[in-house]
Amino acid sequence: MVASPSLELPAEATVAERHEKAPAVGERIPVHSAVCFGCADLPHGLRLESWVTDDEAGAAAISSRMVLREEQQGAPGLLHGGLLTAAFDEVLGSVVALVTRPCVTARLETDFRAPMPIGSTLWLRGRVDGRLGRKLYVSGRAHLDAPDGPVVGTASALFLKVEMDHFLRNSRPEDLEALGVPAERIRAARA
Ligand SMILES: CCCCCCCCCCCCCC(=O)SCCNC(=O)CCNC(=O)[C@H](O)C(C)(C)COP(=O)(O)OP(=O)(O)OC[C@H]1O[C@@H](n2cnc3c(N)ncnc32)[C@H](O)[C@@H]1OP(=O)(O)O
Repeated sequence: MVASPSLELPAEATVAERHEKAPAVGERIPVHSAVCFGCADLPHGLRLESWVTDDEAGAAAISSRMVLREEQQGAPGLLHGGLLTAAFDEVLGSVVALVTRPCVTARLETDFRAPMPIGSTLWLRGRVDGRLGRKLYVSGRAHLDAPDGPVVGTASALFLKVEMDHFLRNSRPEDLEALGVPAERIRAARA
């Protein structure tokens, strides 16, 4: 098995502030795509809602909310663990996007600290702990039923800044064209 490099914040990493054009503290973070499993208002989606929050050190930070629904069970009456990881992917991806775009998840670790009953609400937080070149080191926490409720999960992740070509080469051409990307541009990226 290939060992993954560490998620530990390197000493040379710098504070990652919000981009000047990013939403301000208190503002809602817009849905980033109408088909996103994490943030769009889809029947089968997580339907996370997120807001920009303040951070003592001036780093990019957000708060998010997710109501746990019947169809999200793993063990009876409890949230499927993979959905907490998916929720962290969305929250941490959204906080990274306040700093720079586009980025993709390279590595994401979740610690499951307590069961999450269906019908409760998760309050999640995400913060960009530092940046070093293309690498953005982020962390998150999930609280049960209140923004300062018991911690039920924590996460650490590494996101990498990529070029638009990443999507031009890898997304389905029909989805890119539906977004208005010209077919020649897609062909050129794949040549
Ligand atoms: C026009 C089109 C519209 C598009 C709309 C946009 C919407 C956007 C919506 C976006 C929502 C999207 C959100 C989602 O849903 S993202 C969905 C899930 N993520 C992915 O699909 C990403 C898949 N992976 C890749 O594409 C590549 O592996 C990436 C791009 C991540 C790296 O491949 P690349 O060739 O670029 O990089 P590199 O291999 O030279 O490595 C560079 C450095 O990084 C370090 N490293 C790498 N991997 C790991 C790891 N696992 N752990 C720790 N470290 C790792 C590596 O050691 C090296 O370090 P160093 O040696 O430099 O120190």
